[in-house]
Amino acid sequence: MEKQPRLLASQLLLKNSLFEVSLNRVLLTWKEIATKKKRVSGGIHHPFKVGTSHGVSVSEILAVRELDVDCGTKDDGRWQKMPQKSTEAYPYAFTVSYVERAWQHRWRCSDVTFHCLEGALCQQWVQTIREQLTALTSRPKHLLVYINPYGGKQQGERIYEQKVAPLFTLASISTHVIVTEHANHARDHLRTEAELKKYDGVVCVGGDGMFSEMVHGLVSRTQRDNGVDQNSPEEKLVPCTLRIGIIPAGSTDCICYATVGINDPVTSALHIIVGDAQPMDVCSVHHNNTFLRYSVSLLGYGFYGDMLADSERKRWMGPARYDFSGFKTFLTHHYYEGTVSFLPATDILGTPRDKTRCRAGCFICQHNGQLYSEDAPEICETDPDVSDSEYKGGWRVIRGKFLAINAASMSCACPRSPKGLSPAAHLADGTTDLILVRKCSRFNFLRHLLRHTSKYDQFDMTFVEVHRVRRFRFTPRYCQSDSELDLRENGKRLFSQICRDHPACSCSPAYSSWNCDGEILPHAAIEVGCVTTPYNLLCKYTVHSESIQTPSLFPHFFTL
Ligand SMILES: Nc1ncnc2c1ncn2[C@@H]1O[C@H](COP(=O)(O)OP(=O)(O)OP(=O)(O)O)[C@@H](O)[C@H]1O
Ligand SMILES: CCCCCCCCCCCCC/C=C/[C@@H](O)[C@H](CO)NC(C)=O
Ligand SMILES: [Ca+2]
Repeated sequence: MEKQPRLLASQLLLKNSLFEVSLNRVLLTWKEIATKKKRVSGGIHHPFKVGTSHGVSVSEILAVRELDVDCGTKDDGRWQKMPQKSTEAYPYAFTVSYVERAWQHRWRCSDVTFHCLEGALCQQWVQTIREQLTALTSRPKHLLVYINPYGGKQQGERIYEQKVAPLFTLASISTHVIVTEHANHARDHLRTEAELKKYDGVVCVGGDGMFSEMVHGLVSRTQRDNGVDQNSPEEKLVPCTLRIGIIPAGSTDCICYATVGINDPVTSALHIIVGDAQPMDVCSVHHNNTFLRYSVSLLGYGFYGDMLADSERKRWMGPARYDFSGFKTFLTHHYYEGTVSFLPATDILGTPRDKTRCRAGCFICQHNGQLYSEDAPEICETDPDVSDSEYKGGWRVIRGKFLAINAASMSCACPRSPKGLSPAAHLADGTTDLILVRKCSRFNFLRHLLRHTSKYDQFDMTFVEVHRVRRFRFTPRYCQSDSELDLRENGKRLFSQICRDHPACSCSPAYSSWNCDGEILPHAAIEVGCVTTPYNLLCKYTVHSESIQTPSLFPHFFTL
């Protein structure tokens, strides 16, 4: 790495030991040069000892503040007592708060306090570090925060007040906080009212549903402002300049978990403060040239659609509703007939069976994302109602009976499935992994589901196939005309009709519902296009590092 010129270097006291403290544009380091001689009984002096060296990347310093040595400083509501010896010999001090990497992708805020002989030197350190922080232009200064008080275990407000707000205050971030009063409050506020120019980012405190509200509010507003017709499946989305941060307080927290590596509010707050960014894929879902929704994590028909439909009626159970409804749905073992047609992503690096995982600065995302923006594939019209599996104009068409059709635009890792539905899926490669689980025995389906939680490959089963695709369509076998498509009504009607037509059938209804990032879609026949957009999350998936901090191996930013 290029050697950076030193901005400051001094001998300062830290916990009664003398340290060589040095600052350049990239790193703040401190190395013990000697422990203070300590008198022990018998008058023997300990020898001088050279200690270990510590370092923190300037980009991960959260704040610096001078200490009032006489009375300490008020830090996070706690008063810190100055050590007696330091107060006498080194009467001036400053504290640096920085990101410390803890276990399993968790980040924590740590403090280190240096004591100086002179007040001027102390001020010089504080001022120089502050100047370095001010130069970090990617950090947000003003944030618009939406809290869903009813997501997950209904702890959103408490999580924000107790764990997040103090960190934003420490990092001098000003916030405008809105506690939502009803579903779609945040989406509609963002789409129509919010004065977005005043903010560097928007933050949601909640689960995947809240994140989806933010995406819909921001993306829709950006398309409207730029004259993009959302109803046209072929239109490219115009990127939005604001980033979205998530403080996890939901039931699944899949988007947070799959991007940050953990669903921990403090970790997410720290990623937001340091200005981390991660582009992500956004799929647009249409029905008959009418825009339905965007999806960034899971589009699931069959098992995950049925599970969600059942769980919505059990919201009072909190996150446990998914386990209850998941088990119930597993027992019903419904399969659905239909035709899936998809445009395989043939020109890309990587496959859904790779052992590598998408991380911040992912090479495959950079490579494939660039391919996508330079050379968008042709959309070929085909008649999907053809044989069981064939290619037509670049599209592949598969007709069958499916227990589940899942499109994972990211791994969909979450605490219930730590490796996710498609562990090798990429966050920002312009593709989605289409997983087809054909009709099989209950036992085999259970084996498949359980593999989401173990090290075994959930795709290595004869009834499961996975394709990395740019676009796909699904048409249920018993497709009705649009005007008739009131799913619930028709579902009931068709259910009885199919049972009459096929007396020996296992009573599977004709339609499932699509689970679109945790929301139910009103149509079963859909068309999906995956685009990579720089809709940045204020977070990134980092690799666990050593306890002694070194500059990150990964760039903090990458744009498409
Ligand atoms: N004030 C509110 N009252 C009722 N519903 C709300 C309110 N604010 C937001 N919502 C809705 O609550 C739904 C669930 O929110 P959220 O995603 O935060 O939690 P969750 O469903 O428990 O978690 P997950 O999506 O991670 O499973 C969302 O669809 C959102 O639109
Ligand atoms: C035999 C018992 C099976 C239990 C199944 C438990 C549920 C596992 C959940 C994994 C879901 C991962 C995909 C995430 C989807 C999110 O978009 C969505 C909204 O938060 N969550 C769900 C549960 O649909
Ligand atoms: Ca993807």
